[in-house]
Amino acid sequence: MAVVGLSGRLARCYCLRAVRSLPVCSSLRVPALQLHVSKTAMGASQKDFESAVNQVKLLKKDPGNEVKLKLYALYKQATEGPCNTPKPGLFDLINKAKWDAWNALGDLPKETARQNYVDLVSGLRSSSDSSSQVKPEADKKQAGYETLVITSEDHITKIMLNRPAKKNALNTQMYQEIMLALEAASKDDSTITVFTGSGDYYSSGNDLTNFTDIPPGGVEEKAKNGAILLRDFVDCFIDFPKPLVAVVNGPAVGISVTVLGLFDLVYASDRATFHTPFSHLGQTPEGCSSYTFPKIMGLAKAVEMLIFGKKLTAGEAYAQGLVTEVFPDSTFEKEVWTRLKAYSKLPRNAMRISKQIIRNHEKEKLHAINAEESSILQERWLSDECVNAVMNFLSQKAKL
Ligand SMILES: CCCCC/C=C/C(=O)SCCNC(=O)CCNC(=O)[C@H](O)C(C)(C)COP(=O)(O)OP(=O)(O)OC[C@H]1O[C@@H](n2cnc3c(N)ncnc32)[C@H](O)[C@@H]1OP(=O)(O)O
Repeated sequence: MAVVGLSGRLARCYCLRAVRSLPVCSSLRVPALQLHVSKTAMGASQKDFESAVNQVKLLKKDPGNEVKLKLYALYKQATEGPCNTPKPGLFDLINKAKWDAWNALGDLPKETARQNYVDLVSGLRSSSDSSSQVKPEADKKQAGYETLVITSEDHITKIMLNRPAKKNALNTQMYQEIMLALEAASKDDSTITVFTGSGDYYSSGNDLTNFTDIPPGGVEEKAKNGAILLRDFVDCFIDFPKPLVAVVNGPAVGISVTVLGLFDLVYASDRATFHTPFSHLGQTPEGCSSYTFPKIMGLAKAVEMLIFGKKLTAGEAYAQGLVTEVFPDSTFEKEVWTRLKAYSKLPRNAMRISKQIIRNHEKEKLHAINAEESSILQERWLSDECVNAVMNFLSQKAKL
């Protein structure tokens, strides 16, 4: 994510922004914070905490003022320790409510505050997921997603990228909704999960406007959060337990191509293309493609895609092993869905266990590769090469 300072300040994290939007009302009570001392002396890991901070943005419903104050106070205690700022003035109601919530934590250790933050978020997530869970056999579009259309029928959960006006570019919300959708699909009663795109594109990859808003923590914090989001996003594909199918209905760019190495089937229309223009963008491979692409297509072909940005036709991608089968566009949807409906009737446990046998011995390696690719990109996003490439795109000077 090239970090370009094109716009003003944003709250440091969701809980800050949410608390800032608290209504100015003197009746706002600062809750007596009943905190359990974490069972494990160590408390949640930093990664769990950072993941929880990201997950707060996934909450589908407003948790209410009291919870938002609790989140704010625990976040500050976990990151800065006991309240260390002067008490706001009497009429500065919002900042006074925040100060009181933080101050109420006293000398609570950072590790305990971190653990309590993680516990609170996980409780909020499960209540928000259960309230928005749509029964899989409902055979209907699932509610609660803005950038995706999720349907479940014939034992197939279909996740359709739904930003056709932007060529299904993945904005931050879409990354987060895809993680939610994969988590739900892993638990529903479908046997296979399918990704496809709406409109004429499968996906044009990372939304280059994602990173034009710089938080108060500056460009470094932005890059760090982006690396955490990328790592969590790709981890979801590495760990997905059911057969995962890509129905590539049109051109695919960037991360929508690289994660295909983690799919079990890739069916492509003959109008699809596969483009990973990382060097053009001053960036580097992600989605474990630095490992999976050389393994799938050989080093030379992988280098031509990942370093030199060669765009493949569907036929070339098939010849190189990235695509399982190519279909004429005129009959693509009909042929592919007929086949998938037949596959979805196969015994679900046998398919799930077979996938485990095939994939499990490389899982740890893939997680390590994902972590490495994400940390390298964290630096690349701060580079002039990356910033200039994104500025060129945003100023409509250059397209791929
Ligand atoms: C968690 C962080 C992970 C980071 C790792 C991921 C890396 C990547 O994915 S790198 C690849 C990033 N993607 C791109 O660089 C593609 C940029 N887009 C283009 O070059 C072109 O849009 C195109 C070749 C994909 C399509 O060109 P064309 O058919 O001429 O259509 P338009 O350019 O007019 O697009 C319509 C509309 O959509 C907007 N848009 C398209 N792609 C993106 C994108 N990736 N990010 C942001 N916006 C995109 C485009 O700007 C147009 O918008 P309007 O002008 O408002 O209509």
